Amino acid sequence: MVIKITNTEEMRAIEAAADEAGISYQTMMERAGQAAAERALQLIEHLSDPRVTVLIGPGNNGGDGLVTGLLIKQANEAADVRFYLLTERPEDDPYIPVIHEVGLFTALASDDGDKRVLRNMVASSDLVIDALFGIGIRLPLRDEAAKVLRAVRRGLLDREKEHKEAETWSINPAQAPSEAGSGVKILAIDGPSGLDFDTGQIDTTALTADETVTFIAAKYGQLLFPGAQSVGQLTVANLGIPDKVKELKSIEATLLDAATVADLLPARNQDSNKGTFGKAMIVAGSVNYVGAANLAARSAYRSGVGLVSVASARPVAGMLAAATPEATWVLLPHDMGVVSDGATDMFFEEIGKYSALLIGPGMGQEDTTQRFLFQVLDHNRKQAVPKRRGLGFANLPPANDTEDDKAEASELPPLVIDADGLNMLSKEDEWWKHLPENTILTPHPGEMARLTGLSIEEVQKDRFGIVSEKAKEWNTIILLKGAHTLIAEPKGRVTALPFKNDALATAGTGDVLAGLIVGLLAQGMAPYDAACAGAYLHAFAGEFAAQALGPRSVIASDVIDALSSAFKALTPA
Ligand SMILES: NC(=O)C1=CN([C@@H]2O[C@H](COP(=O)(O)OP(=O)(O)OC[C@H]3O[C@@H](n4cnc5c(N)ncnc54)[C@H](O)[C@@H]3O)[C@@H](O)[C@H]2O)[C@@H](O)CC1
Ligand SMILES: Nc1ncnc2c1ncn2[C@@H]1O[C@H](COP(=O)(O)OP(=O)(O)O)[C@@H](O)[C@H]1O
Ligand SMILES: [K+]
Repeated sequence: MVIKITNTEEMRAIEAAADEAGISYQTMMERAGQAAAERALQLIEHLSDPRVTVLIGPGNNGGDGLVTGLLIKQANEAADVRFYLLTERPEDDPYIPVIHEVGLFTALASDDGDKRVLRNMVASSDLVIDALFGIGIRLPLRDEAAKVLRAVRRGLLDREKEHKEAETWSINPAQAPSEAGSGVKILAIDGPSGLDFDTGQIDTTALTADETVTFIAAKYGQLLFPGAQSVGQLTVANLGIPDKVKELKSIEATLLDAATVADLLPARNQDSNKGTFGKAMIVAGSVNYVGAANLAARSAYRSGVGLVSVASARPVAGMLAAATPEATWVLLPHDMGVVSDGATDMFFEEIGKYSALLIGPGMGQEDTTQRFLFQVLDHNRKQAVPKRRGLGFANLPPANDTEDDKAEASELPPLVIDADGLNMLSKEDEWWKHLPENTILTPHPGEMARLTGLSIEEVQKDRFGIVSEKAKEWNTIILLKGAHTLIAEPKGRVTALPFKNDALATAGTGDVLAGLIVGLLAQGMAPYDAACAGAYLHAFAGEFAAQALGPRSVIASDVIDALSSAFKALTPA
């Protein structure tokens, strides 16, 4: 099952189509409640008599919450489930009578003027379920809703204070504190109430969820900051909507999952040798940035590629050879320790042996290196004229369509450009016209800002829109880094990663990513697939590293070391 990403308008259309296809709104609501209850039950399974408060809004999100609460009670008789209603539910609500019948406690906001009841309910809860608003919200929140959310926050603070006071009776100064926070978990249904599901903007009163359960598809707003910060761990329940529903099928944005990545990875044959798994060349490093080549090369090797060569200025090889004993070296002519434009001939003598190429990490941005980069791209372009005609290369000599010309394909293997490679590109007008087809660019938001001429804020505010638009305009694959990394290609596909993990926000993790992608490319993966799988495995490794070491202490080398755990988890023996 592929997870799609939609805006709220698309989601409304999908719901209507599903209803028409025979899955009624009420069925969807009941399945939504079931999915949320499953997560909720896991969050309280360690408690013998868990107390659960469900915040109920006036619309379908509130309806989901009622079903969730009822199902929790049904599955766990010991649970004390109580409901707090923002407003009276509609007359025909089918669940309120059941709640009364079962005898569960309900309170209504309009009866609770100072919100004391709510505050006490929350302060005595182990789990708070936020089912006030989902995709039906239009910000800003109205007064009563904001009041309710503020009272919930106060209740959470009361609980935290109580928790801390209980601890201060005795302190062992040589021991770490037992548990941070109050111990209350927050589960959001479809998202924290107050989130704009299209833009990721979020009301200041919104709660910060530990987990969110969303339905049918992920929504853009759950993956965009600042809102994404309050979404917590996201689960998508598809509610049994068949993939063939046209309104769902036609959505091109997807959220990548582990099973999809596992399917993409190239199979490995036991009767293989190092030639079977391709050869990656990494043009990287300069005297000032030595480590980048090392990180990229070691990471590429962890992807399962047969051979990795580093092409770099001679002094860099001297410094690194011992640290990367598995790599072979191509010693390029250099100018004071940076690859120079005199290196092009030697580069082309070598490149024919390789099945993928990465250019950029740590190369610096000297003029001579920039000339080298464009000579490589343009030399390639000249060789590939017949294939590229009609794609906007107006200044190239006209091609004649002889068989010989057609046979002359691009001289470069599949290509990734990263880091300083991107910075050097951005200094040239219409740089994208120099790229071979299907080149993968891997900018972080700062590099994307340089490439587009936009500010970083503008890039971050509309990550999906900009990455998709530029992939089309530049006719290339773009991987826009950061929390919820995005990958887009010219034909319109865009893929988001499910990971947000500050463990990766440390120098050199980008080099690790670029190395991983070129390693997968060298093994014959299609460029878009290699970019998606590489980004997933990289972030997944970041999760393993963070679990082992704590996010604060993770460094780029740890991510390389954790890659094997990520690969193993996806492709168990
Ligand atoms: N249609 C369906 O059957 C399905 C819908 N689902 C749930 O339904 C939700 C959407 O339901 P609705 O369309 O009823 O919308 P919501 O329940 O998200 O919100 C609509 C209600 O919020 C009020 N509201 C909107 N903006 C407000 C503001 N700024 N301040 C205070 N109140 C405000 C509206 O007056 C309305 O009463 C989804 O998020 C999801 O949780 C799921 O059950 C899946 C299937
Ligand atoms: N908060 C975050 N959540 C998820 N991934 C992140 C986060 N911060 C950084 N990353 C990832 O870490 C890598 C950092 O790359 P980059 O900024 O190029 O670093 P460097 O140039 O130092 O190697 C990218 O893959 C990026 O997506
Ligand atoms: K909600």
